[in-house]
Amino acid sequence: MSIYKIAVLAGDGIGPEVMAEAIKVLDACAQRFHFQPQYQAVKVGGAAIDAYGEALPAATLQACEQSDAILFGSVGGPKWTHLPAAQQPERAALLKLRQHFDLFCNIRPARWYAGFEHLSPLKPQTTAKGMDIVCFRELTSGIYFGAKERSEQSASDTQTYQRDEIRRIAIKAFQTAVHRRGKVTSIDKANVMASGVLWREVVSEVAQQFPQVQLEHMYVDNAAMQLIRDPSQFDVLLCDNLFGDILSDELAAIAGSLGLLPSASINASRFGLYEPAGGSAPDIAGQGSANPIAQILSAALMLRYSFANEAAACAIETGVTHALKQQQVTADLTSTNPVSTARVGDAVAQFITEEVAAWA
Ligand SMILES: NC(=O)C1=CN([C@@H]2O[C@H](COP(=O)(O)OP(=O)(O)OC[C@H]3O[C@@H](n4cnc5c(N)ncnc54)[C@H](O)[C@@H]3O)[C@@H](O)[C@H]2O)C=CC1
Ligand SMILES: CC(C)CC(=O)C(=O)O
Ligand SMILES: [Mg+2]
Repeated sequence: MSIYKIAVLAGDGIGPEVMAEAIKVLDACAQRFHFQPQYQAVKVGGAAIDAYGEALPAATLQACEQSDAILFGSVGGPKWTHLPAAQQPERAALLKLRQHFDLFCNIRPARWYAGFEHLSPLKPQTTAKGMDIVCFRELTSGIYFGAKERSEQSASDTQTYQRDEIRRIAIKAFQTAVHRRGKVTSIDKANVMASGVLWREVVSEVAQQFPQVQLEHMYVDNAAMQLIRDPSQFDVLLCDNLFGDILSDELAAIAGSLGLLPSASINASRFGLYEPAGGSAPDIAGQGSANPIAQILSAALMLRYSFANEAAACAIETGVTHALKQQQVTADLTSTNPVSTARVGDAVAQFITEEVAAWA
């Protein structure tokens, strides 16, 4: 039986609550698809600061290094914002992990689920056209990792991109577009940014290796507007680190809730960190009301990308669709009879245990 070594970093806020449901669902999958998950649960972010005085203790990093994949909650919250910027959970733990494991390729799929289109702020005639977008975001360079300076009167962040950094994320986006609707929309601000000009140049070079894929360049301000006007025009979005961060939250809002959007951050060896696209949601932490679907779908992406177990990944995705159809949903998705975080996990796990056999 295959052993899947998984470092479990639940993090802060709603992290531990939604992580418990992802593990429940993974355990159901393990039974059904005959693999053996070996979890190593360690602290990260604010929880690690509270316990050990630092956001990414050596033992946490070591647990990640000894694993095949990292399942990550979210980190950060008001309790730790007084710390110097470099010690805060987001930078000291999450950005450090992304850099340490060279997780340059961030993948965020966004779609509408049948029966939940009304949660989108877009008009029914727009949602009727459908949305199925995958956002590819460069994750280990750009302005989040460039030189930063701060004096009393000024502050600066630097955006630097190397050709190779743009090329490798562009290749991933094009390779995916080949198996989808064959369109890549590359986002930049080449009308004012030097890094945007280079981005456009390198993406155009990569496009020549994929003649079956249509490449469109779009300025980020226009893209932000076009996504709201008509998301059905997009197939694969290709973004730098900053623009991908912003547009993927916009995608979450268009989809109906940040609680629905998973993400995969992978490196060239298919090692990956899998986490919800959203944050630690301190405003609803501890209430048992957070939507665990983003975390559960992140576990599905882990099975697909790091363990090449497509059947198990599909089972989770189908289980999520089933839970939604059965109205087993949290308060972000319904105002009438919302269920708890745990009930959503139960519904997905139960589907995998009891019903997958019928179609697997
Ligand atoms: N990957 C990570 O670890 C990330 C961490 N953060 C951190 O999280 C903290 C809070 O950040 P915010 O800007 O408030 O963003 P957030 O994404 O945590 O929350 C934004 C809004 O979405 C809601 N929301 C998010 N996830 C939800 C879920 N699963 N179910 C139901 N509602 C959900 C929240 O309740 C809130 O109203 C900050 O410290 C931020 O830096 C933010 C983004 C990513
Ligand atoms: C802390 C941030 C850099 C993380 C974030 O907002 C994201 O990855 O979407
Ligand atoms: Mg973000």
